[in-house]
Amino acid sequence: MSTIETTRVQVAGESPYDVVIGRHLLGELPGLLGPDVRRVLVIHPSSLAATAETIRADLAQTGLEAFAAEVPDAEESKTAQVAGFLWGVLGQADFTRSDAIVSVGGGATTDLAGFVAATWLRGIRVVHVPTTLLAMVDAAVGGKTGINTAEGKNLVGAFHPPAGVLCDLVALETLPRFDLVAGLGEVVKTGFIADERILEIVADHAAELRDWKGADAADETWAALAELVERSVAVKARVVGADLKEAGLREILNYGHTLGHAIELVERYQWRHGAAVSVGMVFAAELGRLAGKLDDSVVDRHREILTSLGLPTTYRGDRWEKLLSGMRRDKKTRGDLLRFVVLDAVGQPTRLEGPDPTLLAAAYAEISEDAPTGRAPIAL
Ligand SMILES: NC(=O)c1ccc[n+]([C@@H]2O[C@H](COP(=O)([O-])OP(=O)(O)OC[C@H]3O[C@@H](n4cnc5c(N)ncnc54)[C@H](O)[C@@H]3O)[C@@H](O)[C@H]2O)c1
Ligand SMILES: O=C(O)C(=O)C[C@@H](O)[C@H](O)[C@H](O)COP(=O)(O)O
Ligand SMILES: [Zn+2]
Repeated sequence: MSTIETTRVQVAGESPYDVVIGRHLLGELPGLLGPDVRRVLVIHPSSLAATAETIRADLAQTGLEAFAAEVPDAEESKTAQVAGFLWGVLGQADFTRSDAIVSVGGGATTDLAGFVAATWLRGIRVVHVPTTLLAMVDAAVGGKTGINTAEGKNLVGAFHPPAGVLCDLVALETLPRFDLVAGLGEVVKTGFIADERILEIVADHAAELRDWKGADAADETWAALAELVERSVAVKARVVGADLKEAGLREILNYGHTLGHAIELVERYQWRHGAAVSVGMVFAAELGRLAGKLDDSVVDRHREILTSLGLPTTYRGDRWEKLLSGMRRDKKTRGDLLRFVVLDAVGQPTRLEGPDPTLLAAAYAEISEDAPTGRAPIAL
């Protein structure tokens, strides 16, 4: 594998922090935890048990009291019950405000661990070690943490920026194709809202990325992936550095999520987040087009690029009422006013507030599997 240089992206804010991107970065972890930490809890799902144990043992070697806690896989872990279990672990081990949490896993793990760090003693340090593409380019950066409730996605949470993020690309060697592709959904989102070059790189490498071979991927594919991570992190860092608490600008990162989160809820979290966001982006693009903002060609570009990756762009046509009720609980909603991030053009996100119900229904018809356009569903 050709050399991939280590790069650092700084995220501005009250306590600025670095997102380090490269290979074999775990040696940087003690430095990010800081000198005051005595105890550390490594939170991980079972799929990352071996990596988490290596990290825990390395930290113990440096003199820290290092614990590990295994949590359920994927969205199963983002519950009040699992958060309660982790609060119990921290309490039993006497974690104080100078101790820390390390998350090792995908976005579900970083969201959960970040939330537990935000709430334990009203906030302790957390360092994220994201191991999926999605968590590297999005979830681990920016301090949005949270868990789900029966009513919807991420309905309980806090803004709690990490002390650092280590994007060790080595982790992607074992990532299943399915999850690599789901992560590309957020990469493409970042391209449409803020960096057209991302879309070009994805289009140039779509076949190899879709057919992800992990450790056996070609050098050029790894290089493309590294650049996609760097570019996506740079966009996210710029946005959250300017608007941590989503007073305005940060909403652009929610492109495709209003419908996407509703799909995840309706599907009881059996869809990967990135796949649901993929359909949500096509819906938002159609909404923008029907509202007279976005050219047909950009809507077509959504379908082309997402389809080329094997991501879904359609959804079953008989779930509108349920989806609508999920969308009413979206965090961008104000009172009864539904609000969507839409595009005027690539790189020019804007808002569509309180669209007419017929416009929403028309956009849904365009992404429905029984849509008159007859586009076939693409299962991920
Ligand atoms: N906080 C934010 O800003 C933000 C941003 C985007 C997404 N999210 C959240 O992130 C979550 C989705 O994250 P995700 O797509 O990473 O899913 P995930 O965390 O569920 O991980 C996907 C799967 O990959 C496995 N896995 C993780 N790393 C692996 C590796 N290196 N090798 C093999 N298997 C591995 C996990 O065990 C899991 O089965 C959602 O809950 C979403 O809401 C949060
Ligand atoms: O960082 C953000 O802000 C985002 O919106 C990024 C999204 O990709 C992410 O899925 C986020 O968790 C969604 O946030 P929510 O506030 O809609 O729950
Ligand atoms: Zn997302």
